Amino acid sequence: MSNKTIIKPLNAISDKGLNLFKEGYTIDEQAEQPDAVILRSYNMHDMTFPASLKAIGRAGAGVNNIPLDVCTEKGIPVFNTPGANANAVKELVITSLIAASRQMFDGVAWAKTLIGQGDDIPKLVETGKKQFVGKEIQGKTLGVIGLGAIGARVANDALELGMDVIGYDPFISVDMAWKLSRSVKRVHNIDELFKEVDYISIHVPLIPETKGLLNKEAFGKMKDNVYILNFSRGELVNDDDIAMALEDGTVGKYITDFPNKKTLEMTNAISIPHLGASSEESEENCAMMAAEELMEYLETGNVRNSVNFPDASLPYQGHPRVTAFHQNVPKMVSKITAEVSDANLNIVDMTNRSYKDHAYTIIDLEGDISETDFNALVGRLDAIEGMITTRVIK
Ligand SMILES: NC(=O)c1ccc[n+]([C@@H]2O[C@H](COP(=O)([O-])OP(=O)(O)OC[C@H]3O[C@@H](n4cnc5c(N)ncnc54)[C@H](O)[C@@H]3O)[C@@H](O)[C@H]2O)c1
Ligand SMILES: O=C(O)CC[C@@H](O)C(=O)O
Repeated sequence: MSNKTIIKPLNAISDKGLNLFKEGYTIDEQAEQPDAVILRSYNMHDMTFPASLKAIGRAGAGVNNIPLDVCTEKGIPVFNTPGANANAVKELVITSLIAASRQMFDGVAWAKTLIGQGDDIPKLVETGKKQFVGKEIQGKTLGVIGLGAIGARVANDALELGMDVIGYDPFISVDMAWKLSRSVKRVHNIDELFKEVDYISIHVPLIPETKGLLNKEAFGKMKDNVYILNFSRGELVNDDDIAMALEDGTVGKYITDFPNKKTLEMTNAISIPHLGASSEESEENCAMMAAEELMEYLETGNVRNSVNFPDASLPYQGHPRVTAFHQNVPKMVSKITAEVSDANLNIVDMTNRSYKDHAYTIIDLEGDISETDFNALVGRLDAIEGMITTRVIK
């Protein structure tokens, strides 16, 4: 039997990423017992996790397609690729903002209806174009909800295009706060944004707290004829409420990257088939970043850009290594080191990092350790109350 590490792609993943898995790896779309999976929007919620699964690499930002609680319970880290597709999404948001504002989507669709009108077409265009008079975005106000990798870029570029920008993000990271232009007016109450803006672009993750964030109550606080852009997730917007708001003119246009049976039938909704991250550059960036994160974890146990494990790394210098994912409760580190010491093993280096209710410990050990001694140590560590998974890397 092959000892290769099996990577199973669950979606089409750019070759630039898959080709990074070289010696020691096999890419197998049909694998039943993969060591790791790499995916884009594949829905893992209904999937039975194979016992072999050690890590999940999401080539993208949103992780609502992955059951994070199950992964954490099983000690499986989920990696994503922060910022790797942000430019692609930002470009499509800015494109759509201008195109929708200038009635381009409707105008282009109407022009197609002139097929068959022969030489009359130029004249029909000149008389018909008055239906599609739009508005320039310069001098208008854009509200950006969520100032992360995408939202901050959208906000900064909208300023460059002559817009006023109001941003709302109660959890903005220090890094993003530095990157955000000082000309973006930040508000601490989302209602202040709702009442001031002509356009809203939403860039938050889909989590229970944000589901249906844009609903009837929110639309009631907005200016009439506001344009809403949703390149984040369909469920952030209540479909029935926005259908009514589009009917009564509170919302002028709804531009969504997440069409469904309701949005496709809404008047004044523009449905884009989830193209936000679909650029060659973004697909390559995401696939490469996810592949690198997976390889680093599988080969060294180091954790970078996980959404359910703490970031943790020790330079890998070839020492036998043990990693442990466990509950973040008092005395865990002392219990782990006591077991190592009782097994007559010597620690060369170690780190312990926590994230919410869980923690991750990496221990480098001295000398050559026999299979039997390693198995004995792992047995001891697994027996500690609160231990979830242990791995040996040598
Ligand atoms: N259309 C696409 O193809 C596409 C591509 C990439 C990402 N996305 C979606 O866009 C989302 C954002 O991506 P990103 O790369 O900017 O992520 P990010 O993590 O860099 O930014 C998300 C921001 O939302 C903020 N936030 C969280 N809860 C909030 C709340 N209740 N109110 C206001 N702000 C809140 C966070 O503080 C963070 O700054 C992803 O979660 C994903 O769902 C879609
Ligand atoms: O992989 C994709 O095509 C879309 C990814 C995007 O929705 C994301 O959340 O990063």
